[in-house]
Amino acid sequence: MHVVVPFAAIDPKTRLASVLSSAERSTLARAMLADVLTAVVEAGAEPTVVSTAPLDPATLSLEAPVRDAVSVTVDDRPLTEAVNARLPASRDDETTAVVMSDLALATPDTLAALFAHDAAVTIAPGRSGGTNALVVSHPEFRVDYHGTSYLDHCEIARDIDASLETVDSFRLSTDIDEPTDLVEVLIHGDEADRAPACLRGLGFDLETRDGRVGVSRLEETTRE
Ligand SMILES: Nc1nc2c(ncn2[C@@H]2O[C@H](COP(=O)(O)OP(=O)(O)OP(=O)(O)O)[C@@H](O)[C@H]2O)c(=O)[nH]1
Ligand SMILES: C[C@H](OP(=O)(O)O)C(=O)O
Repeated sequence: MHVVVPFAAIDPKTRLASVLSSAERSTLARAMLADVLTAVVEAGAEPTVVSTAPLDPATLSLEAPVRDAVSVTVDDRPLTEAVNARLPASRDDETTAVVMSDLALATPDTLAALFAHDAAVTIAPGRSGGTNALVVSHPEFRVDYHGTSYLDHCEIARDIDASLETVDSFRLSTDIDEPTDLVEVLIHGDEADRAPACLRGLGFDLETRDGRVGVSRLEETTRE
C-alpha cells in the first residue's frame, strides 16, 4: 500500500499560536510527524511525506530502520491538490492511504487496522469533522479537504457509488489542532514518543482545576 503523509513544513499548526511560538509549533509538528512516520513503518508500510518545503528526514531523529523506509517529496500546491495528484487514477494503480502528520496518538495497531480495510474508500474521521486518515482504491475518488471534509468525502464516495467504511477509532480521530487537544497528548500519548516529550520539554503539564482537566505551562526560567 502506498502511504502519503502530507506535511505543512512552513509555519505549521497556526491554531496553536496562542500557546506556542512559531519555532515551538514547528518543533511540535516535526515531533508528531516523526511519531506518525514511525507508527506507519511499524504498521508495515513505507510512507512518503508530501511536504510543502524541503525536509531532510535525517533531521527528524528517526530510528535507522524507520528513516530508511521514509521518503520525502516536495509539493507546494494546496493540500487538496497535492493529495489528489497521488490518489489512484486507474483500477491498476496501487491503493493509497493518506495519514495526517498530526495524529499524535496513532499507533502501529490502529494504522494496521485502517490499512486492512478493503472498501473502495475508508475514512477515519476527526472529532470535529475533518478527515484524519483515509484509504482509497477507487480511481474516481478525489478529496476536498477543510471544513467538514468527512461529510464531504462520504458524499463524494456515494456520488461515484464507491463502497464506504468509516473507522471508529479514538486514536485516529484525535488530531492536534487546538490548545485543548494538547491534553490528549499528555494523557494518552506514549511517553516514549516524541510529541509528549516535546510538550513536557516545553514546560506543559496536566492541570486539574475545579474538576476540569487542562494543561498548564511553566515559565521558561523555572524549567529544569
Ligand atoms: N502537503 C501539504 N500538507 C498540508 C498542507 N496544509 C496542511 N497540511 C498537512 O495536512 C494535515 C492537516 O492539516 P492541519 O491540521 O490544518 O495542519 P496545519 O496546516 O499545520 O495547522 P493549522 O495552521 O492550524 O491549520 C497535517 O498533516 C498538515 O501538516 C498543505 O498545503 N500541503
Ligand atoms: C485538512 C483538514 O484538517 P483539520 O482542519 O480538520 O485538522 C481536514 O481534515 O479536512
